[in-house]
Amino acid sequence: MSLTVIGSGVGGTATAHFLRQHFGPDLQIDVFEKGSVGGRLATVTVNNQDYESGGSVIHSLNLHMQDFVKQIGLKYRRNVAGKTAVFNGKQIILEETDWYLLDLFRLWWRYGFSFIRLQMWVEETMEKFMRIYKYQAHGYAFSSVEQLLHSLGGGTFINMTRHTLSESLLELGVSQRFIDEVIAAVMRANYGQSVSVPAFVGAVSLAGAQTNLWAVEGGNKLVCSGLLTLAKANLIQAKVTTVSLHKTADTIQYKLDFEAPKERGSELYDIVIVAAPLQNGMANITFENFDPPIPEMSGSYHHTVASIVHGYLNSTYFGFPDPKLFPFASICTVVDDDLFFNTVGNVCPVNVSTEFKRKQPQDAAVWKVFSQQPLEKKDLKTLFKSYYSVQVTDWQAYPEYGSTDKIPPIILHDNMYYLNGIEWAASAMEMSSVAAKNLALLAYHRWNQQTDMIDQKELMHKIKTEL
Ligand SMILES: Cc1cc2nc3c(=O)[nH]c(=O)nc-3n(C[C@H](O)[C@H](O)[C@H](O)COP(=O)(O)OP(=O)(O)OC[C@H]3O[C@@H](n4cnc5c(N)ncnc54)[C@H](O)[C@@H]3O)c2cc1C
Ligand SMILES: CC(C)=CCC/C(C)=C/CC/C(C)=C/CSC[C@H](N)C(=O)O
Repeated sequence: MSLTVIGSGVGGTATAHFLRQHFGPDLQIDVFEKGSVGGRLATVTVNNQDYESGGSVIHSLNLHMQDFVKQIGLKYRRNVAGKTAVFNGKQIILEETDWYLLDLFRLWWRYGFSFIRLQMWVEETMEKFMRIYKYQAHGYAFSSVEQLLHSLGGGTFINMTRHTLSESLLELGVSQRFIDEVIAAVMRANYGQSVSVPAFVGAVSLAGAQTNLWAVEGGNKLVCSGLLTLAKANLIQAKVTTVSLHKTADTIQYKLDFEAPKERGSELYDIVIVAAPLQNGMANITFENFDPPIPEMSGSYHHTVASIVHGYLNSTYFGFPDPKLFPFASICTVVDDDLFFNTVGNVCPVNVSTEFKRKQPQDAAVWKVFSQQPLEKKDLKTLFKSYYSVQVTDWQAYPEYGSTDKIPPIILHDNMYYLNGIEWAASAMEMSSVAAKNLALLAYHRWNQQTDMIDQKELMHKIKTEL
């Protein structure tokens, strides 16, 4: 039999790796990539050092990512601590200090118990989310994102995809002021969006703002090339243009047409995994001969522009005329029509970890600015006194949450599957990895007609009573 994966981001390469584990060593796994291996995991080079321009941080409880790093033989790079402040376009409204207890006291003074309530909610969500690792280790798969979420957190998790973050937090007793000043800043930092995103992605974003984060030494994209090697996959550098159903009297196969810069080709496969977003013609794949047709994916992706700037930050803009007194490594912002950026943060090169020393604020350093539009010259002049270089990556970054209320299907056809629907619950490296394991299990069980391993209810109980 023959298997193929379209897309070599972390989702596609993790799928190839898990397909190899489940289907065994003998068959060929082709992986198509139209751009660079890694997809939304990428680096840019400044002064001979590489910096993450896409997916950058990984949570300490993201167990698939941890496992990949170990199996490939890569090293962890811990997030280097630095103080953060929230800026409202006119002044700093909240700032971290060197004293944790003082920070806690200030939070309590300004927002009451909102901070503690929020922490408990995020911890509870993470704890339930982590059930997936047990289910997947026991081989269980889910045929839809909704079934997967329901198995982890029941109706609560499903509701968290249907209600906004602000509604859910207000219900918990978190204050409006805390939502406007802190949660809004985190959402702008991590998904470039507002507190109107669904509560589930809100919780993931808040987990991504905790302190226990790490990255991969050398760059997160090394996970993708490493997974391709582990999977002994055959990488084909070409753009898949068409997938058409190819039926004979006793077989169903899928014909992929593809284009490389200098050649075109086509190939037949028994199982196809689409591991690239299908919205807005992003993957630009035409599906032919399917009856009923493969549904159009509704919704759109959010533009996030990452500008890596090497220069001198204009600390005066943030109310610090003397740069030596500017104490922050990153500045988040709250919603303001005049604000042209979401965050600006001093970044660490991908190959430097513990010994990384942040530059003095008056020295030239490398900064990452996230904005929704490319920065204009006047924006750069506002944020920086002067700069040596600017490197811009305009990402179709993650779903525009709220642009549709439908979570895309996983099963597109008998043996054709879609990975990126999970991003509509939340987009993150670990979410694509969880989806990858689920797809490999689902494809395997459906191929072997093991229906008792798919969409089982009461899984916690089942696992506890399994021999
Ligand atoms: C700026 C930014 C910051 C982020 N920060 C974080 C973070 O800190 N932590 C975190 O966990 N997540 C973060 N994310 C999200 C994370 O990067 C993504 O969720 C994840 O990388 C998605 O991986 P994927 O494999 O599902 O998709 P992709 O990485 O998009 O991979 C899809 C691949 O398919 C290829 N492709 C598309 N169409 C075709 C075709 N027709 N033929 C062949 N190949 C095709 C593409 O070229 C691409 O390489 C961030 C994303 C962005 C953009
Ligand atoms: C999937 C689970 C349970 C946790 C993942 C938590 C996590 C690491 C979320 C990050 C989400 C995200 C899209 C962040 C984007 S921007 C990140 C950062 N601000 C940057 O500078 O790149």
